[in-house]
Amino acid sequence: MIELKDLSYVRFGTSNLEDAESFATKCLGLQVGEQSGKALYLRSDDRAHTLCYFEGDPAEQTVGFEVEDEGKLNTAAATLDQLGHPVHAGTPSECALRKVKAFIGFKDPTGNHVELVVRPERSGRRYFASRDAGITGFSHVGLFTTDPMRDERFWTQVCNARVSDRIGDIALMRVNAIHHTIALAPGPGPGVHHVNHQVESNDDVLRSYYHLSGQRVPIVFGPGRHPTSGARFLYFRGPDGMVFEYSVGVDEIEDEETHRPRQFGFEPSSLCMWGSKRSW
Ligand SMILES: CC(C)c1ccc(C(=O)O)c(O)c1O
Ligand SMILES: [Fe+2]
Repeated sequence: MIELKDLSYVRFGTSNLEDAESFATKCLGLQVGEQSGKALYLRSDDRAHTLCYFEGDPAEQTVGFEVEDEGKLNTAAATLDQLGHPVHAGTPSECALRKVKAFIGFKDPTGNHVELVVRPERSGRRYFASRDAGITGFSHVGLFTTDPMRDERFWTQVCNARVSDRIGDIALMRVNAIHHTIALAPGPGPGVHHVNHQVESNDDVLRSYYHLSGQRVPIVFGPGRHPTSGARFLYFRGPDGMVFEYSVGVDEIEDEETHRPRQFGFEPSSLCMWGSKRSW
């Protein structure tokens, strides 16, 4: 079983690096960690980066997860290869671009680009937000799935994810005590469904609602509260149509041994217990 330790980064191609930087700093509140000619590394916590925008096709979307060490990485590569998932071993220059010691890349059953990484760099410089969004860290991603049951099996049987709750066929899966690190959402093809950053308080969620509205950033869901994780949230659309989420107050799963996933109906009240309706 491939043991995912933590979510490490997302990498997005973008048609306009300047617009991406403006959104990431003036709207989202990330810190520019490094900017090379064609890539922008953005920070949200003590890691060297958690979001990389690079000049390229916006359809190029990759999610990186940290694994323990190179031995576990090699075992994961063999497992994936045996299961028929072609594996790419990152070259030294590709590792440098990701600020990791080593990585492998593969596609999940839907075709999502996934990377398993070893020793992602931390920074000795404190994360210093470009705007006071209250970000405390990069917390989870939503991935599209074309076959929820098949992909749940992949993430929970090949990897170590566990389902915490479901909303219809949306699976909210954890790799540690936090309610979820991966959300699987049905869709027509591969891609990142949304990118979540945790913020410090309810006030941060509502302050951002007004700040982003003033910046004419499209708000697509919320302010609201998820009955599943209990988190208060706000979703908004960034460059190339990518949806971002702030949330605060995500529950932890207290008893790993006895927890059983709850099934919520696929209806608005299962996504927001306050009455907000999704517009994406
Ligand atoms: C709308 C999506 C898939 C969703 C649903 C529930 C939660 C939660 O319980 O926190 C999310 O974070 C989501 O992104
Ligand atoms: Fe989310």
